[in-house]
Amino acid sequence: MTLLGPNQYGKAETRLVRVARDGAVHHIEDLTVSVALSGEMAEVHLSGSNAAVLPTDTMKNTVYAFAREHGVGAPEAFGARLARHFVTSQPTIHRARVRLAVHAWDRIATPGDDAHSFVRAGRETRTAQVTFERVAGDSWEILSGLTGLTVLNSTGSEFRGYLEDGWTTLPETDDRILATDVTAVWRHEDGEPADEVGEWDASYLAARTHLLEAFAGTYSRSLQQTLYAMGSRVVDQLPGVEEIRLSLPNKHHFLVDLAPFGLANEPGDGAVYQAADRPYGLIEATVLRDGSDARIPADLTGGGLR
Ligand SMILES: O=c1[nH]c(=O)c2[nH]c(=O)[nH]c2[nH]1
Repeated sequence: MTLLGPNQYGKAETRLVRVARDGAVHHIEDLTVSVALSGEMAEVHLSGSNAAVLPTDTMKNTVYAFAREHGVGAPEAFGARLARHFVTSQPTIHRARVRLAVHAWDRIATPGDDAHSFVRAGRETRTAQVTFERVAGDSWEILSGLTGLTVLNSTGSEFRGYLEDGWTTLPETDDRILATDVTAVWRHEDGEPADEVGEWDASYLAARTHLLEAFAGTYSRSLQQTLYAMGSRVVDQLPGVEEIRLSLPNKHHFLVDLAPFGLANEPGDGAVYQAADRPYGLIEATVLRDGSDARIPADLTGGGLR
């Protein structure tokens, strides 16, 4: 005897590029959009009837058609438009989750008035996830985030006073490099999402700036302490943000032992480090507004929103 458990289906990673032309000046929007729907899906699994199923191919078409008809704009607003559409247009669909990743392009400066050349901007990616559910009333969950934001402090970081057992060899340090690739996801307060692209963009840029300023401005006794400073800065400064989850790999930089060559190599001017890519410490936590629930799933920052 078996039962169907929780399920969802959809079109994953639709790649969408939209080019707006303002005369010779072009603007590019480049996103990856994943749609996951759920609702009255027992029959398709149990008897094979597709009567309640909106094809995933249709979801892909809808993403492209909405981009053509209404534009894209902020990922939160585009995701909300799509999520609302799937749930309100099909009685068998009760819940839609739309994940979006925005791939940034910078302009290549060219002589003359033409502006249609771009260079992909690093690995930093803005992300969003919008979930709209219509069961007993409407419920929205809007998550914003970023991944691949690589930052480094060349001093102002120490790590000492930790537990030691028979396996501990790490020397204490009061001056080290602190570097990480920030993955962050923050949740907005409940309620109908704003359609206002400018509001989402301003809120995103403010969160990003607070993360960077807190990273740079915190004298760090551990990456855990830095994480908390970054997260609490965002929650303190953005009134509509209820929680933020951060995943911070500790990109270790080890002072190279150059004593065999008669060279001192201490923290200070001219110090030489080995940038190790793995293994890495992985520091993860949620920072919450007092009175809020921790709802951002842990696996979302572990590579989920991409
Ligand atoms: O900031 C750090 N936190 C740790 O928990 C840790 N553990 C370790 O070996 N180095 C570091 N650094």
